[in-house]
Amino acid sequence: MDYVEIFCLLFFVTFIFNLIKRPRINANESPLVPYHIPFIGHTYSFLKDPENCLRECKEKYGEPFSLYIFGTVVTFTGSETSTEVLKNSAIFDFHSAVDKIFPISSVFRIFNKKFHSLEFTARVVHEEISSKLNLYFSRIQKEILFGIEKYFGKCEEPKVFRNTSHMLSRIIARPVANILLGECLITPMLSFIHRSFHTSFITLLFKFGLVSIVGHRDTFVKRCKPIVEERIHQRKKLGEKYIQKEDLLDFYLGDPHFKTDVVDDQYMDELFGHLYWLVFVSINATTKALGFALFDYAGRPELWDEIYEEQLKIHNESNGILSTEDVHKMVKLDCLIKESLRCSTDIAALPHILTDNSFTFSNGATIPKGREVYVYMRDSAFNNNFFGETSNEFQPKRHITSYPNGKTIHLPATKVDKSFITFVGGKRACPGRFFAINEIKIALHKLILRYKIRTESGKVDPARIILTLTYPSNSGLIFENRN
Ligand code: HEM
Repeated sequence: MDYVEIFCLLFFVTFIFNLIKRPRINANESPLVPYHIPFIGHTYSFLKDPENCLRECKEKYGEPFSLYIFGTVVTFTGSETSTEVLKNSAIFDFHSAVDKIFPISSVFRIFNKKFHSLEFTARVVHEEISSKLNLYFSRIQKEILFGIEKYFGKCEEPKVFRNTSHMLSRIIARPVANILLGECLITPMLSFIHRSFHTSFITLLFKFGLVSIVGHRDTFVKRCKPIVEERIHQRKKLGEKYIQKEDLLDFYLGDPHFKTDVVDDQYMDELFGHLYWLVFVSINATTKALGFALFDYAGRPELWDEIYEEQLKIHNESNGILSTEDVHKMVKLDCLIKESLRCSTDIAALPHILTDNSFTFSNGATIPKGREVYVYMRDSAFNNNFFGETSNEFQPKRHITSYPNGKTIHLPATKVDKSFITFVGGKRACPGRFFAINEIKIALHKLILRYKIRTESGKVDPARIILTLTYPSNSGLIFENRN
């Protein structure tokens, strides 16, 4: 065969393959944005600059719109249609979509062979952590102060800290470890919270593999098994007179799904799987939010005085020991955190797969069964309909509305609505958001009281963007003692 024949054959095969692979879009379906290169579709332009790619598509084709990425049609919802996906969790499956990118649930099923229920976990977080914050408050503060001392310490001279995410994740992890396992087991708990936990579970798995998680399981079993055995023994001995300890481990030991007389390896695996999943969902996102808020504060001198004065006032009124009411009074700090969450929103996230035969959006666009749907989150976060002409500006005060009669209404960071979907909303709203926001507020309150904090660059350092996800900058923050 000469070159011409080979070329013709290749051309023919490519043509047939393209015909077979060409995505078919039904009438009424959300528009598939036209593309020029077969197979590749929008993959290159999306990966090169996802923010502009999605913005231009939304402007030109409205919402929802679909792109052909990695050989699959993916639909993106914008500010108007995202809530329709988030509200319909019965037919838009989040977990199987996440599992398709990386099989996180399968990893946990290795440990949780007997009982694996995300609804149960969400209920535990809601009822045993977020609703009992009062119970844990002094321990949360103590651990945060310990972490600040350990990682930032005395800064008599200005000290530069780079790559702060690792330090922040350790500070955030201490209260979590305390609540999950109680004060005496913090050290073993922290030893299985890897130093890279703040990146993401996916990175963690890629970097260290399942072997590393099995190693953490072994540490957990070695250190916690004697305590679990002793507590179960005490429960049996004292019966109704047993006083439940104030940590999640004791809650699990008393829960009907976990009640046992035999503490074997399988039982410890079950406990490990559940607690490790909680560690994962709580530390990663909270560290990221604290990191962003710190950079947003440190890069904006115009915010410093007002926010510091609020912290000092609350500190003096509470004699340094904060209650939930004191944290509730930190309105300016709350606005800073909420604005920071808004402005650091991922470009697109929260993948879902449609499990019903088809879905029709309120504007008439339909999508078929099996379609992957991503929420174009920035379309809500920077939308003029929600935030006016200044939607691109960082303005913490936008979360307070003042009325002519002098009344003010503050929409706190824990309040979810159509314009603020960081914690999703409705039935799916993150059950840990009250804990997360309180933890971030306490950490920032203590840091701002103790140090003058500024960015090394003297500017607001831009976020790092990996695909469509945002992460706080790795650049330097300068800490200096106030007195
Ligand atoms: C700033 C910090 C946090 C952010 C931005 C965040 C965000 C989210 C989001 C977006 C979801 C919904 C996922 C879905 O679509 O179903 C979610 C679910 C959840 N979050 Fe959070 N979260 C944070 C902190 C926490 C903390 C501290 C805890 C635990 C103490 C927690 C526990 C959970 C749980 C149990 C779920 C349900 C998990 C599931 O069903 O897959 N979150 N969170």
